[in-house]
Amino acid sequence: MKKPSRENRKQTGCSCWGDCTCSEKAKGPEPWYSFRNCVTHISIIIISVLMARFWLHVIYPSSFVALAGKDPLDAPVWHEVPCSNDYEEEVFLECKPKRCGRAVMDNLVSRDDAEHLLRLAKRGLSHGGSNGGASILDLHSGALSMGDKFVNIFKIAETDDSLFTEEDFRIYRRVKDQIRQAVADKFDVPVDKLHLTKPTFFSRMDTKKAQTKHDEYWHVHVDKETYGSFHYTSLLYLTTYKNDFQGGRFVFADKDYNRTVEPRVGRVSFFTSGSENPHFVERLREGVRYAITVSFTCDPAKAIADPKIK
Ligand SMILES: O=C(O)CCC(=O)C(=O)O
Ligand SMILES: [Fe+2]
Repeated sequence: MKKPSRENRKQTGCSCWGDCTCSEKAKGPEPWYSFRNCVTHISIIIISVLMARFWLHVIYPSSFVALAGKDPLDAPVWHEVPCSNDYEEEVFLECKPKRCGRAVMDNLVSRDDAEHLLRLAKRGLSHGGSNGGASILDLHSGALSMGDKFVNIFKIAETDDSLFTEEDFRIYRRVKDQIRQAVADKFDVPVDKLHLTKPTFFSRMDTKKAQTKHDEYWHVHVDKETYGSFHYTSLLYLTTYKNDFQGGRFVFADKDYNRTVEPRVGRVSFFTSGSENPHFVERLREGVRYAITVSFTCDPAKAIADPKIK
Protein backbone atom coordinates (compact mmCIF):
# COMPACT_ATOMS: atom_id res chain seq x y z
CA MET A 1 0.00 0.00 0.00
CA LYS A 2 1.25 3.46 -0.81
CA LYS A 3 2.28 5.49 2.24
CA PRO A 4 -0.09 8.49 2.50
CA SER A 5 1.25 11.99 2.73
CA ARG A 6 1.26 13.73 6.10
CA GLU A 7 -1.67 15.84 4.81
CA ASN A 8 -3.64 12.74 3.83
CA ARG A 9 -3.03 11.13 7.26
CA LYS A 10 -4.33 14.20 9.00
CA GLN A 11 -7.52 14.03 6.99
CA THR A 12 -8.19 10.38 7.76
CA GLY A 13 -7.19 10.72 11.43
CA CYS A 14 -4.75 7.84 10.89
CA SER A 15 -1.86 8.51 13.15
CA CYS A 16 -1.56 5.39 15.24
CA TRP A 17 0.87 7.11 17.60
CA GLY A 18 -1.53 8.02 20.37
CA ASP A 19 -4.63 6.91 18.53
CA CYS A 20 -4.61 3.22 17.76
CA THR A 21 -8.27 3.02 16.91
CA CYS A 22 -7.66 5.20 13.91
CA SER A 23 -8.65 2.49 11.45
CA GLU A 24 -12.11 2.27 12.98
CA LYS A 25 -12.58 6.01 12.85
CA ALA A 26 -11.15 6.40 9.41
CA LYS A 27 -13.52 6.81 6.64
CA GLY A 28 -12.16 6.94 3.14
CA PRO A 29 -8.95 5.13 2.14
CA GLU A 30 -7.59 2.35 4.42
CA PRO A 31 -5.11 3.85 6.92
CA TRP A 32 -1.43 3.12 6.22
CA TYR A 33 -0.82 2.14 9.85
CA SER A 34 -3.80 0.19 11.10
CA PHE A 35 -4.84 -0.86 14.59
CA ARG A 36 -3.86 -4.44 13.71
CA ASN A 37 -0.35 -3.36 12.65
CA CYS A 38 -0.02 -1.45 15.84
CA VAL A 39 -0.96 -4.47 18.01
CA THR A 40 1.39 -6.74 16.02
CA HIS A 41 4.32 -4.37 16.45
CA ILE A 42 3.75 -3.88 20.16
CA SER A 43 3.51 -7.68 20.60
CA ILE A 44 6.78 -8.17 18.69
CA ILE A 45 8.49 -5.60 20.91
CA ILE A 46 7.18 -7.24 24.12
CA ILE A 47 8.19 -10.75 22.95
CA SER A 48 11.68 -9.51 21.92
CA VAL A 49 12.22 -7.84 25.29
CA LEU A 50 11.12 -11.02 27.13
CA MET A 51 13.40 -13.20 24.97
CA ALA A 52 16.36 -10.84 25.46
CA ARG A 53 15.78 -10.95 29.21
CA PHE A 54 15.63 -14.75 29.13
CA TRP A 55 18.92 -15.08 27.19
CA LEU A 56 20.67 -12.47 29.29
CA HIS A 57 19.59 -14.45 32.33
CA VAL A 58 21.01 -17.66 30.82
CA ILE A 59 24.32 -15.99 29.88
CA TYR A 60 24.66 -13.82 33.00
CA PRO A 61 22.58 -15.32 35.82
CA SER A 62 22.10 -12.19 37.83
CA SER A 63 19.12 -13.31 39.85
CA PHE A 64 19.86 -14.21 43.44
CA VAL A 65 17.81 -16.73 45.38
CA ALA A 66 18.49 -17.51 49.03
CA LEU A 67 19.37 -21.13 49.81
CA ALA A 68 19.59 -20.05 53.45
CA GLY A 69 18.42 -16.57 54.43
CA LYS A 70 19.61 -14.64 57.46
CA ASP A 71 16.89 -15.91 59.81
CA PRO A 72 17.42 -19.17 61.76
CA LEU A 73 16.56 -22.30 59.80
CA ASP A 74 13.79 -24.54 61.14
CA ALA A 75 15.47 -27.56 59.57
CA PRO A 76 18.73 -28.22 57.74
CA VAL A 77 18.75 -27.18 54.08
CA TRP A 78 19.90 -29.66 51.44
CA HIS A 79 20.30 -28.84 47.76
CA GLU A 80 21.49 -31.72 45.59
CA VAL A 81 23.31 -31.04 42.31
CA PRO A 82 24.68 -33.56 39.79
CA CYS A 83 28.32 -34.42 40.52
CA SER A 84 30.91 -33.13 38.07
CA ASN A 85 33.31 -35.70 36.61
CA ASP A 86 36.13 -34.31 38.80
CA TYR A 87 36.11 -37.44 40.97
CA GLU A 88 36.01 -40.08 38.24
CA GLU A 89 39.73 -40.84 38.15
CA GLU A 90 40.02 -40.99 41.93
CA VAL A 91 40.46 -44.19 43.93
CA PHE A 92 38.96 -43.31 47.31
CA LEU A 93 35.82 -45.32 46.65
CA GLU A 94 34.31 -45.26 50.13
CA CYS A 95 34.92 -41.58 50.59
CA LYS A 96 34.72 -39.68 47.31
CA PRO A 97 31.32 -38.11 46.65
CA LYS A 98 28.65 -40.51 45.40
CA ARG A 99 26.19 -37.66 45.38
CA CYS A 100 26.93 -33.96 45.37
CA GLY A 101 25.33 -30.87 46.77
CA ARG A 102 25.24 -28.33 49.54
CA ALA A 103 23.90 -28.42 53.08
CA VAL A 104 23.31 -25.64 55.58
CA MET A 105 22.71 -26.26 59.30
CA ASP A 106 22.06 -23.85 62.16
CA ASN A 107 21.90 -26.28 65.08
CA LEU A 108 25.13 -28.20 64.71
CA VAL A 109 27.54 -25.89 66.52
CA SER A 110 26.49 -24.17 69.74
CA ARG A 111 26.32 -20.39 69.86
CA ASP A 112 28.72 -20.42 72.82
CA ASP A 113 31.33 -22.33 70.83
CA ALA A 114 30.91 -20.05 67.80
CA GLU A 115 31.29 -16.98 70.01
CA HIS A 116 34.35 -18.47 71.70
CA LEU A 117 35.92 -19.08 68.28
CA LEU A 118 35.08 -15.52 67.23
CA ARG A 119 36.97 -14.18 70.25
CA LEU A 120 39.87 -16.49 69.40
CA ALA A 121 39.89 -15.28 65.77
CA LYS A 122 39.83 -11.62 66.84
CA ARG A 123 42.63 -12.15 69.34
CA GLY A 124 44.86 -13.98 66.84
CA LEU A 125 44.17 -11.61 63.96
CA SER A 126 44.77 -8.55 66.15
CA HIS A 127 48.49 -9.47 65.96
CA GLY A 128 48.53 -9.13 62.17
CA GLY A 129 46.12 -8.52 59.33
CA SER A 130 46.61 -7.93 55.63
CA ASN A 131 46.77 -4.50 53.98
CA GLY A 132 43.88 -5.54 51.76
CA GLY A 133 40.38 -6.75 52.56
CA ALA A 134 41.07 -10.40 53.50
CA SER A 135 43.20 -11.80 56.33
CA ILE A 136 43.69 -15.38 57.44
CA LEU A 137 44.84 -17.16 60.56
CA ASP A 138 45.74 -20.82 60.20
CA LEU A 139 46.15 -22.55 63.57
CA HIS A 140 47.63 -25.65 61.90
CA SER A 141 50.57 -24.07 60.10
CA GLY A 142 50.60 -20.91 62.19
CA ALA A 143 50.21 -18.67 59.09
CA LEU A 144 48.87 -15.21 59.93
CA SER A 145 48.39 -12.46 57.32
CA MET A 146 50.65 -9.51 57.96
CA GLY A 147 50.71 -6.66 55.44
CA ASP A 148 51.07 -8.36 52.09
CA LYS A 149 52.91 -11.39 53.58
CA PHE A 150 52.41 -14.03 56.27
CA VAL A 151 54.10 -14.50 59.65
CA ASN A 152 54.01 -17.40 62.12
CA ILE A 153 51.54 -16.77 64.96
CA PHE A 154 53.27 -19.40 67.13
CA LYS A 155 56.40 -17.24 67.17
CA ILE A 156 54.25 -14.38 68.49
CA ALA A 157 52.63 -16.74 71.03
CA GLU A 158 56.10 -17.51 72.46
CA THR A 159 56.20 -13.97 73.81
CA ASP A 160 52.53 -13.80 74.81
CA ASP A 161 51.32 -16.66 77.07
CA SER A 162 47.74 -15.42 77.07
CA LEU A 163 47.31 -15.58 73.29
CA PHE A 164 45.96 -19.16 73.16
CA THR A 165 44.62 -21.49 75.84
CA GLU A 166 44.08 -25.26 75.95
CA GLU A 167 40.36 -24.45 76.02
CA ASP A 168 40.64 -22.65 72.64
CA PHE A 169 42.07 -25.73 70.98
CA ARG A 170 39.62 -28.08 72.72
CA ILE A 171 36.68 -26.10 71.36
CA TYR A 172 38.27 -25.85 67.92
CA ARG A 173 38.68 -29.66 67.79
CA ARG A 174 35.17 -30.30 69.10
CA VAL A 175 33.63 -28.04 66.45
CA LYS A 176 35.77 -29.62 63.71
CA ASP A 177 34.63 -33.10 64.83
CA GLN A 178 30.95 -32.05 64.85
CA ILE A 179 31.28 -30.75 61.30
CA ARG A 180 33.21 -33.84 60.16
CA GLN A 181 30.47 -36.10 61.53
CA ALA A 182 27.76 -34.06 59.77
CA VAL A 183 29.64 -34.22 56.45
CA ALA A 184 30.14 -37.98 56.87
CA ASP A 185 26.42 -38.51 57.65
CA LYS A 186 25.15 -36.36 54.79
CA PHE A 187 27.44 -37.86 52.15
CA ASP A 188 27.35 -41.38 53.54
CA VAL A 189 31.09 -41.63 54.15
CA PRO A 190 32.68 -43.60 57.04
CA VAL A 191 33.84 -40.82 59.34
CA ASP A 192 37.34 -42.26 59.74
CA LYS A 193 37.87 -41.94 55.97
CA LEU A 194 37.40 -38.16 56.12
CA HIS A 195 40.62 -36.33 56.97
CA LEU A 196 41.13 -32.73 57.85
CA THR A 197 43.31 -31.10 55.17
CA LYS A 198 45.02 -27.79 54.52
CA PRO A 199 44.33 -25.01 54.34
CA THR A 200 41.89 -24.92 57.25
CA PHE A 201 41.78 -21.34 58.51
CA PHE A 202 39.96 -18.41 60.10
CA SER A 203 39.14 -15.61 57.69
CA ARG A 204 38.43 -11.96 58.31
CA MET A 205 37.03 -9.88 55.46
CA ASP A 206 36.43 -6.16 55.41
CA THR A 207 35.91 -3.30 52.97
CA LYS A 208 39.58 -2.35 52.53
CA LYS A 209 40.83 -2.13 48.97
CA ALA A 210 42.54 -5.35 47.82
CA GLN A 211 46.34 -5.10 47.68
CA THR A 212 47.24 -8.63 46.52
CA LYS A 213 45.46 -11.56 44.81
CA HIS A 214 44.93 -13.14 48.28
CA ASP A 215 42.62 -10.24 49.13
CA GLU A 216 40.29 -10.82 46.18
CA TYR A 217 37.85 -13.22 47.76
CA TRP A 218 35.01 -12.29 45.40
CA HIS A 219 36.16 -14.34 42.36
CA VAL A 220 34.20 -17.43 41.38
CA HIS A 221 36.31 -20.49 42.12
CA VAL A 222 36.17 -24.25 42.62
CA ASP A 223 37.84 -25.38 45.85
CA LYS A 224 39.10 -28.67 44.41
CA GLU A 225 41.00 -26.68 41.75
CA THR A 226 42.09 -23.86 44.03
CA TYR A 227 43.31 -26.00 46.93
CA GLY A 228 43.98 -29.39 45.30
CA SER A 229 43.31 -31.80 48.16
CA PHE A 230 39.71 -30.82 49.06
CA HIS A 231 36.82 -33.27 48.63
CA TYR A 232 34.40 -31.60 51.03
CA THR A 233 34.51 -27.93 52.06
CA SER A 234 32.80 -26.62 55.15
CA LEU A 235 32.36 -23.14 56.54
CA LEU A 236 31.44 -22.07 60.03
CA TYR A 237 30.24 -18.49 60.22
CA LEU A 238 31.17 -16.40 63.25
CA THR A 239 29.33 -13.17 62.41
CA THR A 240 25.94 -12.37 60.94
CA TYR A 241 24.97 -10.84 57.60
CA LYS A 242 23.28 -7.45 57.99
CA ASN A 243 23.99 -7.28 61.76
CA ASP A 244 27.79 -7.23 61.52
CA PHE A 245 28.38 -6.51 57.83
CA GLN A 246 26.65 -5.66 54.56
CA GLY A 247 27.37 -7.63 51.37
CA GLY A 248 29.53 -10.69 52.12
CA ARG A 249 26.94 -13.32 51.27
CA PHE A 250 28.33 -16.69 50.17
CA VAL A 251 27.15 -17.38 46.61
CA PHE A 252 26.92 -20.64 44.61
CA ALA A 253 27.29 -19.43 41.02
CA ASP A 254 24.88 -21.89 39.36
CA LYS A 255 23.90 -21.69 35.68
CA ASP A 256 20.32 -20.71 36.41
CA TYR A 257 20.64 -18.68 39.60
CA ASN A 258 23.12 -17.32 42.10
CA ARG A 259 22.15 -19.23 45.25
CA THR A 260 23.14 -17.47 48.44
CA VAL A 261 23.94 -18.53 51.96
CA GLU A 262 23.62 -15.61 54.33
CA PRO A 263 26.15 -16.00 57.13
CA ARG A 264 24.93 -16.04 60.75
CA VAL A 265 26.80 -16.84 63.95
CA GLY A 266 27.07 -20.62 64.35
CA ARG A 267 25.74 -21.44 60.86
CA VAL A 268 27.57 -24.30 59.13
CA SER A 269 27.50 -24.74 55.38
CA PHE A 270 29.23 -27.64 53.65
CA PHE A 271 29.43 -28.93 50.11
CA THR A 272 31.34 -31.18 47.74
CA SER A 273 34.44 -29.32 46.56
CA GLY A 274 34.33 -30.12 42.81
CA SER A 275 33.21 -27.99 39.88
CA GLU A 276 29.55 -28.78 40.61
CA ASN A 277 29.95 -26.14 43.32
CA PRO A 278 31.55 -22.99 41.87
CA HIS A 279 31.21 -20.16 44.39
CA PHE A 280 32.39 -16.79 45.59
CA VAL A 281 31.89 -14.35 48.43
CA GLU A 282 30.09 -11.15 47.56
CA ARG A 283 32.18 -8.00 48.19
CA LEU A 284 31.60 -6.44 51.58
CA ARG A 285 30.03 -2.99 51.56
CA GLU A 286 30.30 -2.36 55.30
CA GLY A 287 31.55 -4.01 58.51
CA VAL A 288 33.73 -7.04 59.17
CA ARG A 289 32.98 -10.71 58.47
CA TYR A 290 34.59 -13.66 60.30
CA ALA A 291 34.37 -17.31 59.28
CA ILE A 292 36.33 -20.57 59.44
CA THR A 293 36.98 -22.70 56.38
CA VAL A 294 37.31 -26.34 57.52
CA SER A 295 38.42 -28.65 54.73
CA PHE A 296 38.26 -32.42 54.35
CA THR A 297 40.01 -34.81 52.01
CA CYS A 298 39.63 -38.48 51.22
CA ASP A 299 43.36 -38.79 50.60
CA PRO A 300 45.18 -39.96 53.76
CA ALA A 301 48.44 -38.63 52.27
CA LYS A 302 46.97 -35.10 52.37
CA ALA A 303 45.70 -35.31 55.96
CA ILE A 304 46.80 -32.80 58.59
CA ALA A 305 46.80 -33.22 62.35
CA ASP A 306 44.56 -31.36 64.77
CA PRO A 307 46.15 -28.14 65.94
CA LYS A 308 47.78 -28.06 69.37
CA ILE A 309 49.08 -25.34 71.57
CA LYS A 310 52.79 -25.07 70.78
O1 LIG B 1 34.07 -17.55 53.66
C1 LIG B 1 33.31 -18.05 52.84
O2 LIG B 1 32.08 -17.96 52.91
C2 LIG B 1 33.87 -18.82 51.65
C3 LIG B 1 35.34 -18.85 51.56
C4 LIG B 1 35.82 -19.69 50.42
O3 LIG B 1 35.23 -19.78 49.38
C5 LIG B 1 37.05 -20.46 50.59
O4 LIG B 1 37.66 -20.40 51.66
O5 LIG B 1 37.43 -21.17 49.64
FE1 LIG C 1 36.00 -21.53 48.29
